[in-house]
Amino acid sequence: MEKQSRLLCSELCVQRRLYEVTLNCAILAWKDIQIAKKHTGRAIYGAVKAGSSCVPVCEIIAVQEKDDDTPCKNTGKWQKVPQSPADPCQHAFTVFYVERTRQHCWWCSNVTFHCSDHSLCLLWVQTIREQLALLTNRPKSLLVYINPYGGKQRGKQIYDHKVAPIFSRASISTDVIVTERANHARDHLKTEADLKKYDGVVCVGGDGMFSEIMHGLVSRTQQEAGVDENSMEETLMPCGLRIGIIPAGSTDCICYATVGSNDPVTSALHIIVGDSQAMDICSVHNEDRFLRYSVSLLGYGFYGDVLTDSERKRWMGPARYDISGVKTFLSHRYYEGTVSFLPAEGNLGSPRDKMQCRTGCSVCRQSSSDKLVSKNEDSVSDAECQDTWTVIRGKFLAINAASMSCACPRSPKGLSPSAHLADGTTDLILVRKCSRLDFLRHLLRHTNKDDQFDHSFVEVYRVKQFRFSPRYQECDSEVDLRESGVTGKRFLSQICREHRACGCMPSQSNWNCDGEILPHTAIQVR
Ligand SMILES: Nc1ncnc2c1ncn2[C@@H]1O[C@H](COP(=O)(O)OP(=O)(O)OP(=O)(O)O)[C@@H](O)[C@H]1O
Ligand SMILES: CCCCCCCCCCCCC/C=C/[C@@H](O)[C@H](CO)NC(=O)CCCCC
Ligand SMILES: [Ca+2]
Repeated sequence: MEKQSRLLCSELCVQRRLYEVTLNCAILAWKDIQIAKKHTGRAIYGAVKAGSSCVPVCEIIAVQEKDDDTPCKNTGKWQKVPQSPADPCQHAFTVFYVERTRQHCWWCSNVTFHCSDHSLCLLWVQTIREQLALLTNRPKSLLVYINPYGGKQRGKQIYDHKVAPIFSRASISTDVIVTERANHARDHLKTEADLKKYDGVVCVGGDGMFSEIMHGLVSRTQQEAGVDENSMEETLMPCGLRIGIIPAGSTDCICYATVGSNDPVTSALHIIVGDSQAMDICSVHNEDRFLRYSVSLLGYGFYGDVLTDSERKRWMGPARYDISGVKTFLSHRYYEGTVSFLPAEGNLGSPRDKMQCRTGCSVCRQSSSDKLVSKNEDSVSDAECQDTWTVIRGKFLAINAASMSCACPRSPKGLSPSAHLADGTTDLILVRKCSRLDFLRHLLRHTNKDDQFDHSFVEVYRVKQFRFSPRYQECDSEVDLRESGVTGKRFLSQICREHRACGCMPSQSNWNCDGEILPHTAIQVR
């Protein structure tokens, strides 16, 4: 506090006790004068001294001059501010700020300072506002998309009751679009939205809704930069706009794994203070065609089957995943195929190193600076040419690629607890065919502290690219089994007919790509 020069220092009242209130460009602090006097001469140890509080300026949400009739902080009742000229409570301003509550959860708290002099009150309000205006990473204008049907169908209610009031308190202007159909937000962002007007886009919904918005923004950015999304060789342009997530879905793993909770108020406060976190995006192709991007889970086998089954039970809301999870577990299907991957090289940690990625994580920082160096040296493609692919054939219960931990309320540490948010890699988890009991043990370890990779039938690799082809594509048939021109039932019956002789049963799952089913099983991912 002493190191920064003071902007203001006054004696003000908080709940009728006199406080010394000081402001510098980093911190607003208030200390109870009587308690401070009592402790004079005695050293007080600990982070917060008795009767003292402080808040970093970057965590102040807003400051407001208090009107006459406003609800009192402690009682919640409406009260008149006393009018007597001698009353030190005559003029007041309220500071709204971030308060940390339970783990990773934030709350908007407030404190009201009373002063007898109106001009002093105005000076405080004005000075704090000036300091807030210097925080340039805060958004002023946001484009909000609400999925009214995500999760328990409470997206609109959550936004209206918990988020809109704090955005308005923070003087953020918003254009709100309640979606009317699937892909409404994606298409609007891709072709129509005037993005220059906004500092960010807000997604009210679950992972599927985030995925829509991310696809809209990424595709729009590539279109404008002339990058062909179908090409696996071209480098994608990063988006200029940030996406804020207000969780209102069934899994909300993208929010949980980045913010640390699935609490709408916490998310709203992070958006207001301008926090940001870069995120890896996988692009998924089939031959020369771009299919989708993925930021959380790309899962074949177990998670693909859970999703396929649960889509028919959407009306159940989030419970559909539990019902389909148990059903899929009991069916115990395995799938044959070949997984090939390029291992991540360099100092990128390992999926089993027990590291947890956090904002400012050293592995992600190192990875992005490595990328800058290789880009400047124009050596990326040369380096990649020298890479050798690892090829694994087998029978799998699940093939999961987790580009982030995929932590969510169902699995608080996630599918790959040490996966990094922005290291340019994904953790490829192969669960080979095993007994039901072993698979159950593996699944249950996602919900407790035990290591889910510590099984003989589970392998995990940190990779920068991978490919998968289901078994039917590997036999020496002359028939072209690529999916061009042959679709759906016809395609499957064609495989069955033509592959009877080689005995390869075309038993296939679907890819679960951030909660959406992919239309192809043979995929290439980078
Ligand atoms: N107005 C709408 N009507 C129907 N579907 C919509 C609408 N708006 C968005 N969608 C689609 O709803 C799907 C599910 O939405 P969302 O991700 O918000 O919830 P969820 O699936 O319950 O949660 P999670 O993805 O976290 O499991 C998304 O794929 C999205 O494309
Ligand atoms: C029989 C006992 C089972 C116990 C299993 C507990 C394991 C839970 C792990 C949860 C991993 C979630 C990964 C995130 C995937 C999201 O991109 C996706 C879209 O929201 N959600 C699902 O596919 C929904 C996936 C839901 C799976 C149940
Ligand atoms: Ca990653």
